[in-house]
Amino acid sequence: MAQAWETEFGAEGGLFRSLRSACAADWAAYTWHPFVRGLSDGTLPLPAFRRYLIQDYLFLIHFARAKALAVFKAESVEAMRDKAEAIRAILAETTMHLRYCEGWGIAEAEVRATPESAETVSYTRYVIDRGLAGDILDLEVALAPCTVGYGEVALRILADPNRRTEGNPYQSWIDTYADPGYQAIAKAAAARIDALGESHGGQARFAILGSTFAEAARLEARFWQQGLDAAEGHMASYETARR
Ligand SMILES: Cc1ncc(C[n+]2csc(CCO)c2C)c(N)n1
Repeated sequence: MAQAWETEFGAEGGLFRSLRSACAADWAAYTWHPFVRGLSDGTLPLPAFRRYLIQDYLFLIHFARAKALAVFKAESVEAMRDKAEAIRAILAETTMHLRYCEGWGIAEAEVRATPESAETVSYTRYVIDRGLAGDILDLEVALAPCTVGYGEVALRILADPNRRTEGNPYQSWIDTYADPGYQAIAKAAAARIDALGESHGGQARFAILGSTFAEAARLEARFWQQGLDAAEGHMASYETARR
């Protein structure tokens, strides 16, 4: 039987599912990364999560810029409005993110003073570059691993037999993405890819779109990995525990 997350996003035969299955190994390495498993069972070292949270603030800012580019690349005034609304929501999220960081003992000044890591720069600028060089489909395909991937990550955690709910320090993070409101956003992003695939020659462009999608998935995996790398002192025991 198919797992819940396999049938939840995009339509069968649609472009989103084709892109995902064309890079199945990279996709699984991203959506079931050791960082994600650590969130699920609550064993992720705190320094790993803190590092991730700080860089995620910087990520969100550039994600908003990528959505601004999507306003520019949109092909209808309705689509422009939708993207503009997404920018507003993401900018509101940056403020909430700073409060969330404070809850984890990271002062706003520290978040703001932290430079972007190589992982953050490479992922965000890659997405923006795909959008600058191409059309709205190239950009949406580069953005999809972010938006849809986090929806899938949450569903994988919910289905995880090793999941810890009682006293899991990361429950609030999990709740954010398991929330029906967020799941609807992730589904809509996959549906947009399917629709653009139909209207913009997705099959004929599959070689390039597939490489964009796979690259973004790999960059997402490296984004998690930077968290684990920051917790190296804790990692020897963490890795042993994972085996
Ligand atoms: C590295 C990284 N990748 C994806 C997300 C998820 N995300 C980023 S912006 C946004 C709003 C949806 O359009 C969502 C869900 C994240 N936070 N950090």
